[in-house]
Amino acid sequence: MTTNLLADVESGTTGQEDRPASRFGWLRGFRSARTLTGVVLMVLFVLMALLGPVFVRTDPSAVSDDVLSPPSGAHLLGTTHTGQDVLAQLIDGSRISLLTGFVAAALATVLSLLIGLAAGYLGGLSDELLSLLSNIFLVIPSLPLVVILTGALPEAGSLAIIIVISLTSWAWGARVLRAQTLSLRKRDFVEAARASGESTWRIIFREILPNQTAIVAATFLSTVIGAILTQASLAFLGLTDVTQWSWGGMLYWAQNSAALNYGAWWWFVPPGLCIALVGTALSLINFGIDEFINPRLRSAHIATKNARNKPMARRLPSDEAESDDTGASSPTHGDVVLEIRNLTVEYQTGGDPIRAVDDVSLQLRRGEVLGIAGESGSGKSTLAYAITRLHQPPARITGGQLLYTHPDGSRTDLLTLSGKALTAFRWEEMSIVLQSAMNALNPLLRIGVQIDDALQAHRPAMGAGARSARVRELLELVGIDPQRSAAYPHELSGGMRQRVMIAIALTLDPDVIVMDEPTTALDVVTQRQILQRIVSLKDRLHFAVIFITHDLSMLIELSDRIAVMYAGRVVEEAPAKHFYARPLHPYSQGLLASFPTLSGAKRVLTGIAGAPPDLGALPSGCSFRPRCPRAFDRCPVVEPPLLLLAPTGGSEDVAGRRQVACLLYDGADAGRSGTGSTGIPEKVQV
Ligand SMILES: Nc1ncnc2c1ncn2[C@@H]1O[C@H](COP(=O)(O)OP(=O)(O)OP(=O)(O)O)[C@@H](O)[C@H]1O
Repeated sequence: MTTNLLADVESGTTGQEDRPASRFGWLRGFRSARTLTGVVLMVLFVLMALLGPVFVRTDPSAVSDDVLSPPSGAHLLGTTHTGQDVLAQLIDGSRISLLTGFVAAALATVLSLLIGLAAGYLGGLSDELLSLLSNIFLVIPSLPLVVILTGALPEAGSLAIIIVISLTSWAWGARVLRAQTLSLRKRDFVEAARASGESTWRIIFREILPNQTAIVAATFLSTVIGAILTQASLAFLGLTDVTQWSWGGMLYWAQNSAALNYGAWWWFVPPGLCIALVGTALSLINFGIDEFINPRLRSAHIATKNARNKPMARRLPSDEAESDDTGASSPTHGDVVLEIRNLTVEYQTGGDPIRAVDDVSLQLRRGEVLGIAGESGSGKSTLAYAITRLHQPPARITGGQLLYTHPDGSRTDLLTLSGKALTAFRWEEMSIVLQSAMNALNPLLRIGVQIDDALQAHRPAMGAGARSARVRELLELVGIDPQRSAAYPHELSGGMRQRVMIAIALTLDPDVIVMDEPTTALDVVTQRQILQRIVSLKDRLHFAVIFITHDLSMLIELSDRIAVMYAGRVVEEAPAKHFYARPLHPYSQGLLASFPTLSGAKRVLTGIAGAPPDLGALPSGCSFRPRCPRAFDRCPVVEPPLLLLAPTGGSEDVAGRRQVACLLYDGADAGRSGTGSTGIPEKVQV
């Protein structure tokens, strides 16, 4: 059964989403009759080893004239050929057998953990070297190796045997833990912990390891079985000190004294049965763990049932109540806080690099929401990750600048930051809300603890009391009863989980929050609540938001300005209301006609013909041209630049400017003042 679990782990099918709901949730597997049987058996064996000598005071090595006598009142399990008491030997032998099994398994598990976690999380050369080491140990046949090693140490005591067994049995566990770590390290909650500045070892031991407790327990128990069997085999072969009683040692003496020939079954059956029963007990316990953490084996969703029985969260306070604030606006409100200048991001995947973000320039002002829309694959997430510098290879920023303006007016190019400076910048000045809250929250940590983690990482001097007060304040800010800080993510609704993510993003009062599809997984009603919450928090706390979604109608409700991306490029940028009133780019028009509005008059939904282009083989000229209903002869030839149209009403306010990358607007009027009141060249009728 452990093999089931371990094989599933290696193939990545244990279903992270179905993991036990809390760090020790897998202990609930112990409710099954099978597992309980295993636990009771194991407890009996441990009691036998610990307390047996108190009740059976006979010396296991004392000889007597009562040889080879079957079980009787005087000798409950009979005697050996020298009149020694079999029960006394069995009890005494249980100590060495169990001690060897558990200590060797503990040492092997520690080795597996260190090597598996380090290889899986650190990756690169460390992974290659550590994986090579475990593969070498895996292919060495362990029993012959143990036989050789113990043969080379004829005087070796139990400690040497334990060390030899642990050294030969860590590799399989390390391999399993490495595979699981590899999958966990890409999970959003680990990314989020990394982004919030937690150290590598803290991430390994606090975020990754607790998610593997069930696997560690399963690895440990199966190693105990293996170690007990190995010790018994070595003793049976006479490779250990046979004057020290163990179950294997009893079998050695029974075999050498021809107990089978004399029909003295009471001599060899009890130790054999004990080994088999301990193996069975540990296997039953392992099965319980396996059954609980493997969704395919789990019959009853105990955790789900419990979660359903939990009291509901209190209703959210109304957003009107929230917006009742000082209303004071920051003195720098409206100034550019982040300027993305000619940013280019490429994926280096072997052949020609794929340019997922191509020469993008955008400005974000303090206190505004800049919406970024586009179909799947248009480069929105790549842009979000690049802005927050959370992009991972094969993504690489190959050009541009990310200019952040501090409140004192000084500017920093974020692309020049690295190491601690980057970690300090992220979350302090700019945070991110990721797509799926269930993935971005560690399922095994209470939500209060997860908010506290960011505080601990960035405010090491802050006392526990102050941190706890801040956690409560943040939960209240996002409309969650602070009493729920002890809840686990699975005990909250999808909307509440996403609000927890927003609370985490707000922990350090950043100036900018990047939100990458934060409402995609939610139903429309919850989406609306989250959007209202974001707007009210923004008005209250004056942060700026880059909000990324493919849902243009949502952006129009939420954003001050909208940028539309197609094939990695910005093809239109405009104030939201102007954009809604009159989208210029044919792609924007199609996109707008693809979604129903969240409110307002119904529109006919037409969509966009065709599919987004392959970024590795873009068409010549305008990349939207093959899908464009208004393409004309210049479109395949000329790549349209992003044209700056004159601001609305001739105003010089850049917040009111419009830009579009379409040859339809490539007239002499573009970029000049004197256009119509919409800011669109008058000759253009859209
Ligand atoms: N890991 C990767 N390796 C290679 N190319 C990638 C990788 N991730 C993304 N890309 C390329 O970058 C393009 C943009 O991807 P990105 O995820 O940024 O788009 P998106 O607009 O956010 O889409 P979605 O809404 O589906 O998340 C993809 O079409 C793909 O060609």
